[in-house]
This record gives sequence, C-alpha cells and structure tokens, in this order.
Amino acid sequence: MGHQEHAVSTAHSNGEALSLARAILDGFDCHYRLFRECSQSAKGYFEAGDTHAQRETVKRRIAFYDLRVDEAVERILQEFHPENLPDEVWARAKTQYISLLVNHKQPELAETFFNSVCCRILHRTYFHNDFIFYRPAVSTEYIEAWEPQVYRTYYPTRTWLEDTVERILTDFDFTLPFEDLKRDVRYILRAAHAHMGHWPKLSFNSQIQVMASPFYRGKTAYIIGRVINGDLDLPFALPLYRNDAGQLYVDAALFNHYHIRHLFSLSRAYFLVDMDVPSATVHFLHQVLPDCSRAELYTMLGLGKQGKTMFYRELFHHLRHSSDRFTIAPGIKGMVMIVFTLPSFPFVFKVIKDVIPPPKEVDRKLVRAKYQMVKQHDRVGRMADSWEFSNVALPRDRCDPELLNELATLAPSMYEEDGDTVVIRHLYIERRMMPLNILLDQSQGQIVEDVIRDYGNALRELAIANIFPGDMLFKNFGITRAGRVVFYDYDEIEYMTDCDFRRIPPPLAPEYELSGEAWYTGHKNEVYPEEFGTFLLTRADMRAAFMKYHADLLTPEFWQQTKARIGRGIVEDFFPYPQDTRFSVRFGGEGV
Ligand SMILES: Nc1ncnc2c1ncn2[C@@H]1O[C@H](COP(=O)(O)OP(=O)(O)OP(=O)(O)O)[C@@H](O)[C@H]1O
Repeated sequence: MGHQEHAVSTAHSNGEALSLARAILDGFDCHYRLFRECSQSAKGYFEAGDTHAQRETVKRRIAFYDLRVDEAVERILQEFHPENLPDEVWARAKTQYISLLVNHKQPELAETFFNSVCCRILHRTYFHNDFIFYRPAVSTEYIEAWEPQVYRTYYPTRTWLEDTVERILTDFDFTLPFEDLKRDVRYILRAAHAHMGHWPKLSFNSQIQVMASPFYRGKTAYIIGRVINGDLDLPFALPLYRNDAGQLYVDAALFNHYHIRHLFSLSRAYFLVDMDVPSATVHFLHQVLPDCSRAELYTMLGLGKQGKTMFYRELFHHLRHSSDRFTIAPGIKGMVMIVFTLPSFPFVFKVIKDVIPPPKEVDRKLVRAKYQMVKQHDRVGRMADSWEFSNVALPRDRCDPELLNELATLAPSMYEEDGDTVVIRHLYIERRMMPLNILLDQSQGQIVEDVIRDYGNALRELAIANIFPGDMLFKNFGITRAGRVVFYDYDEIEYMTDCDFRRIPPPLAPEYELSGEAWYTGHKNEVYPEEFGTFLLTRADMRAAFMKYHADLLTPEFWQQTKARIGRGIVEDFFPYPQDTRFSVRFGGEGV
C-alpha cells in the first residue's frame, strides 16, 4: 500500500471507529437518562404516598440495562456490519471511546456499557484488554471534584445547632409541610447527644455533610450524611416518612455504624437516588461505610451491572493476594445447586445442576425465574440478593479437585476446561452466611432461643411481604455477620397470594391417621401450616422457643389473614432499624 493509500485507509478506519464509539456512547447516555428519570420520579411518589409506584419503578428499572444493550447491539449490527470490521477498528473504537469520556460524569458506567455491547458482538476469545475495559481506563478520582454537588456542607455553631439541623431538613425542598419540625430537630439532637455521651467542643473543621439527594425506598426517604469535628467522623441516617395527613416526620436518627450499614444490606431492595456523578456518591458512602464494598454500594444504588463489574475486579484482586482454593461449601449439599466458596472471601458461588432429582419438580429455567423473582421483590432484609454471571473463568489450580469433579459430573453443560482455567457458564454469587442448621447443631440455651425467635420473625416478615418460602428447613436459611436470619434457597418459593393455606381435615376413618400417611391431598400450592412443626421442630428446645414466640405460625389463620391483607393492598412497614431507635418508642409523647 502506498503512503497516501495507507493514510486514507487509517483515516477511514479512525472515522469508522469514532462513529462506532459514538453509537455505543449514545446507547449508554440513553440508558442513564432513563435510569435517572426513575430516580427523579421518586420524590413525587414519596410525597404522594404512592409506595406501589415507588416499588414498581425499582422493579422496572432492573431490566433497563439489558434493554439498552440490546438496542445498541441491534443498531451496531444494522449500521456497522461488525462481521466485516477489522480488529483494528475495534481497538481504535476503544481509544476513541476514552476520548469521548473526557468530562463525562459517569465514565465508569459508560466503560462497562461498552464492554457489555462488545462482548455481545465479539466472540469470547476476543475479550482481551485491547478491545474491552478490563481495568478502568478513565479515572473517576478527578470527577470527585464534583463532590460539592453530591453533598451540601453546613458549618454549625453551638448556638445555631438547632437552626442548622432545621435547615438540613428543609433544604430538600419537599412540598409537604413537617408535622412538627421543631420537635424532630430536638429529637435528632437528643439522639446525637445520647450517642456521643456529651457535646464535643466545636473544632476548626466542624461541619455536617449531607447527601444532596435523599435515598428513597418503599415508604421512606433516608437523609444520609456525616458529622466531622476534629477526629470525629460520624455518619448518620435520618429516615423520613409521610403521615396519613400528608405531613413529614423524622422517625429516627441512626448513628450506630451497624444500623446504617444494615440499610445498605443486599438483602434489602435497591434505593432510588438522584445522582449526576454516581462514583462520587459511592465514594462518599464508602468513606462512611468502609466495610461496604463498592460493588455492594453500586448494586444498592440500582447500578447492578457496575456492581458486578466491581465485584469481578475485587474477586480477581483477591485471588492475586490469597492462595486458598475454591471448595464445596460446608453444610448439607443441595439437590438443585452445587454451592462452593473460597474460604478467604465472604461469598458463595451457586451453579444449577443439569439433572435435578425428584421429588424436586424444577428445572434450570424455573430456578432462574425464581431467582429473578427475588431480585425484583422487596427482600425486606430476609432474602439474600445474588449477582448472576455468565462465563466466569477461574484459575484451575485454585479449585479443589473434588469440586471440579462435582461440577463436571453434575453440571456438565455449565462447565468447560480451557487450559489453565475452568469456565463456568452460569452462576449466582451471594454473601456467605453460616447455615442455620450448622449453627443450631452447635448451639444451645439462649442462642437457640434467639435464633429460633429471629427465624420465626423471618418467616413472618417474608409472609407479610408476600413470599412463602416453600421449603422452610433450617438448612435453607443462614445467619449474617450481624446475627440476622436470612433465607437463600429460592427454588420452591411462591407468592403468598398464589398459595392455598388450609386446615388439616379430620380423617375419613381412624386407620388413615394411624397409617402415618397424609390422608388429605397435597395438591400443588396447598399448604397445611399445622404440619410445619412436625418436620421443623424436632428438638425440644427449638420447639419450646418457637411456641413461645411464634405459635400462631403453626395455624392456618395467620397465613390466611396475612394473605387477605396483601389481597386488600395493605403494604406493611418494615423498619430496617431497631424499634427502640424510633423516636415514637424512644421519646414518644414526651415533651422535650
Ligand atoms: N449464602 C450461603 N451462605 C452459606 N452457605 C450457603 C449459602 N447458600 C447455600 N449454602 C449452602 O449450600 C447448601 C445448598 O444451597 P441451596 O439451599 O441454595 O441449594 P438447593 O440445591 O436449592 O437446596 P435444596 O436441596 O434444599 O433445595 C445449603 O444447605 C448451605 O449449606
């Protein structure tokens, strides 16, 4: 090729790469605009008391990412005929894309979107660093300069502390009035004082930083911020509600780290937060909650794909700094799932088996549908959220041979060996917990009572949230680091409203009862709560604890009444913080 021809061809491929990069970025910008519109609608729903719309928005939003990737892929197939594009154009498209991201406010999300589109178009062998973003190319550090827009800063003085707190609450420009603003301010200050034990001397750097957008979920708008004073760096969360008369009130002031951390637990529904620069929001939250990974924070903000990207990077970073092996998770093996873990990393990996033995009546498609159902549902702090991954490549020498054998034998269609790596075609990843059966086997006395009490509360709260777990055995529940019972086996869950809760009918003849066989038919979705105790509460101490707190769960009435309330559209409050932190309980009715 002559010099001139070469220049023309380079210019042509540069032009094409730029158009390709622009088309992908257009797809992302459209995605983020629609995503942001959802978050912006949250304030209106909150003020209108429309919890239903709030929940539907969170649910709808989950599908947005894949829809926009589909559209972008379609456009590229139509306009660019990628099968004819030389590799060089893809490599240049990546460089052009980076140049388009200068001054972009969501560059890390846009890079992930680029990867999603490219991975759909290119074959897996092409996923090398020249074409996709394995590591972030555009730093989000400098856009943290946008932080001032992400939070507001207040400089309190001792005399004006009340005024400052009042201003924090009113600066959100809610259109609804407060029920009693002065009272709420006094309660907040009382709670702060109780937490710290004294009022510290104001330091030169005294300030209160408050995130500019509330965090909306269900009926609540959380105001999140931090108090800085000398060495003190105290995060806080103020859950704000609307009463039936359309007035606002602050329900509690949370200063305890674990209480705030718990709001961001993956076992709860995602938030709606209006964010221009999400990396700055995540940065702020990560500063105040360092034990909450960026992967979890992005996920909780509704940016699940970014959460997954961060998780993947965190996992591979961890693998470089550890030497233990992936092994089968402790506990009773599942009939549906192969579950494995890396002991030094607090997550489990779950692969659906190819053949699921009876009496299970599920297949891969149904199991995936149930996991999707949980993702979209308000998990009310009682169901683990999971990240779904395809084609995960793990280093073979870090996998226990017994695990590899189990995968190759029980899930051959999901498993592939590729040189030094093993590739798992589809898996779920979720937080590791201590299975409840293991904990109960090792425990006695007060611990058993406490665990059984929380287990019953989990069943109760799931029911109120319209979830019937199906299989309630202890092995299907785990206990979190914070000591909370959470459900994680979804293949038999049903909506409460699809279940038929019945009393066991009297036997037709005495022989039936003596035979030990059930004489009443067990049609699908018929549930007999009087049976639960027989297979669950096999130990006297467990039975005693369960009967002390939850005897009503063994009657059909509890389940029928709960189902009826759901049918009437009653949405119950789930407070993701202890009752005794609520102002109505703590200071209720007291003048201050
Ligand atoms: N999040 C988790 N943390 C710790 N261990 C877990 C977790 N999820 C699953 N396990 C372990 O793996 C086992 C099987 O998991 P799971 O119950 O999800 O599979 P399954 O095949 O659906 O089970 P089943 O046969 O009861 O339907 C559990 O009994 C538990 O020991």
